Amino acid sequence: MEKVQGEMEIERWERSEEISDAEKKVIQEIWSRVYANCEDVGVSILIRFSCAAKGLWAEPTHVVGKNNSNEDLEVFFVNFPSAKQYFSQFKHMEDPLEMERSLQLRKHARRVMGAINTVVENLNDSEKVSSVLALVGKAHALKHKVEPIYFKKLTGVMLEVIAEEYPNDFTPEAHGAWTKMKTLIYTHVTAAYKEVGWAQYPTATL
Ligand code: HEM
Repeated sequence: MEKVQGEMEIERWERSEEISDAEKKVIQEIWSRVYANCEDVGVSILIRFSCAAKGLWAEPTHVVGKNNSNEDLEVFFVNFPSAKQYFSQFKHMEDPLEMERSLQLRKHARRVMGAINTVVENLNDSEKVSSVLALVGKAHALKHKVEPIYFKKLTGVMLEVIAEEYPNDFTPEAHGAWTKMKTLIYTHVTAAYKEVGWAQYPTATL
């Protein structure tokens, strides 16, 4: 049977970026700590999501569970204001504190973390990984109509936040493993976008 473009994309990824068993272990060990703080880290990631671009996040002070500052939220949406356009309940909010309380943001944080948790738990089951990320990709393309480039940004921010929150665990080896994890998520998600015929891909840049 002829392969669709998405499948070829994933095959290419599998050849070049295979995550070794040792790297899977490193990812799973760090993730178990991250996931124990699921909601706080998830909210931090989503808040930071759009922080870096304008340099407003030059000196991060955020500590999980301690300093959910409104500065975080302000920076998040100031840098990529269009990210908030996708969220019906807070797209018109300007007050960072109000946004921080947004149940929709917290709900999405939990969902993002839950989906990544399933991927991490199933790193040895490539079919499960593909199916979870294909569902995420298709829903965000068809239902939420999110530009796929935001996934690159969000997964990059995920790495930054994890590196800052768990500096002792985030060795160069861990960094390498998590970079592959980031690529894995993005490759599968964008393959799903292509599969459903997302027209804009990959012209947008952030
Ligand atoms: C690794 C990255 C991400 C994961 C794992 C993820 C996961 C999810 C999941 C599991 C849901 C709920 C099920 C569904 O409706 O599809 C969801 C909903 C949603 N996601 Fe994401 N997402 C990610 C990134 C993004 C990004 C980058 C955006 C926008 C910039 C976004 C916007 C949305 C919106 C608007 C909803 C619906 C929210 C609602 O109904 O309240 N997601 N996401």
